[in-house]
Amino acid sequence: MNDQPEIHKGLAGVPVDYTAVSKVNPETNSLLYRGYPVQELAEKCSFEEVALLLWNGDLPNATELASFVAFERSHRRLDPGLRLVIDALPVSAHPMDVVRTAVSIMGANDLASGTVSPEADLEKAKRLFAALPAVIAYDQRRRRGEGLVEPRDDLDYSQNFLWMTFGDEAAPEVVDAFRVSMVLYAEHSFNASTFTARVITSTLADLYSAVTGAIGALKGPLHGGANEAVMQTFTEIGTADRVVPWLDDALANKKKIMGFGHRVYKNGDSRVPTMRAALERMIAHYGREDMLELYDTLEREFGERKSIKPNLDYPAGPTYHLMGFDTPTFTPLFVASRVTGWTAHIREQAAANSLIRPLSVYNGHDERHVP
Ligand SMILES: CC(=O)SCCNC(=O)CCNC(=O)[C@H](O)C(C)(C)COP(=O)(O)OP(=O)(O)OC[C@H]1O[C@@H](n2cnc3c(N)ncnc32)[C@H](O)[C@@H]1OP(=O)(O)O
Ligand SMILES: O=C([O-])CC(=O)C(=O)O
Repeated sequence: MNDQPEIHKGLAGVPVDYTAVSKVNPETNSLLYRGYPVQELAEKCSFEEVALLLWNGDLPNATELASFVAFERSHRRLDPGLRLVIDALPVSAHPMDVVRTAVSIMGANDLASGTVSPEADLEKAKRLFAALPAVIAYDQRRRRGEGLVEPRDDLDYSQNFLWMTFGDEAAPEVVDAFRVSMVLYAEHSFNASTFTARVITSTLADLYSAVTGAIGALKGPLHGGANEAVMQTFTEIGTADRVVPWLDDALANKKKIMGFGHRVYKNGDSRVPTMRAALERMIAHYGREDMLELYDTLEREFGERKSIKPNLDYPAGPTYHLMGFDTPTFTPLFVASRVTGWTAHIREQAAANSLIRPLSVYNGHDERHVP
């Protein structure tokens, strides 16, 4: 058995390709998008600028940005045919199933779906970027028995997303915290959903197929689904004084504490301080200091027991809750952001493609024969 190749379960620690889209550095707890620290982008850039940076490799100039902003504003409206499809889906379906289906439908309806070229893929990426907020906002509204809110061309991406979801203009602090979350969620190298998108792209399948698959990978609670799971944990615990018995019980039952731990960062997630600061601003805005107490107590008590630090989903979950999003909508919000990173990787994979097809080591039956 000594001549067996070494298996790296979950591809842990295995570099599989180059990327120029982002650099995750666990040693320095840093994250660069195309060379720019994510904290600087979150402080100084709109989400629209960050999307262009991820796709094009450089920050846009004023003309490029204005042109993309105009494009995004003119492609925001929920397509009536797509609305009918969404309405036909049961509200028992998870919102991630709805957004996954919506992307699949958009692909089926796009006459250029099968055209794979850098230009065609960029166009599709921009269309998805512009169209997804209306899908996500409408899906939350229909579940609440509320009607569609038409987009407004005088609002930026984040303002309009909140407008279409809640039907009123969000306070500037809320818009800013939402923008920060979009920037921080946008890209993170070869995470499971991005890798899924790259695997699908490597077969020369179209961009919509790759994004649809990526949404499926993001849904799971070990990845994007953790932002919802964090809120379920908070709801289950209730108040800070109940953290210790809840945690003792969870750990005794070998439960994973959602929103903690990371495959790459072992000493804290580079994005957490920026997202936590945004959460703190929301806590002050909504007067919910009780939530910060619960947040800090769980982080401290779990840290004392296991030395495992929060990941981005930990502050993002309660932030979205305070803004008024229903918990099952949290991971679709991650989709709206990560579609930028996925599509940047899809274009990178397509530009220097090699079919992704690793090896396995067979450990089943020896050869046998049908009697
Ligand atoms: C945006 C994102 O996708 S960030 C990730 C979001 N996911 C979550 O928050 C889900 C909870 N976290 C986890 O499940 C894990 O930390 C992962 C999947 C993110 C990373 O996992 P891996 O790198 O594979 O580490 P692995 O799961 O092997 O954990 C190593 C050890 O730490 C423990 N551990 C890691 N995370 C946690 C956690 N959140 N709660 C309890 N224990 C944990 C494991 O049980 C394991 O312990 P053991 O060695 O005694 O068996
Ligand atoms: O990098 C990962 O494995 C998960 C993650 O944090 C992300 O996708 O943002």
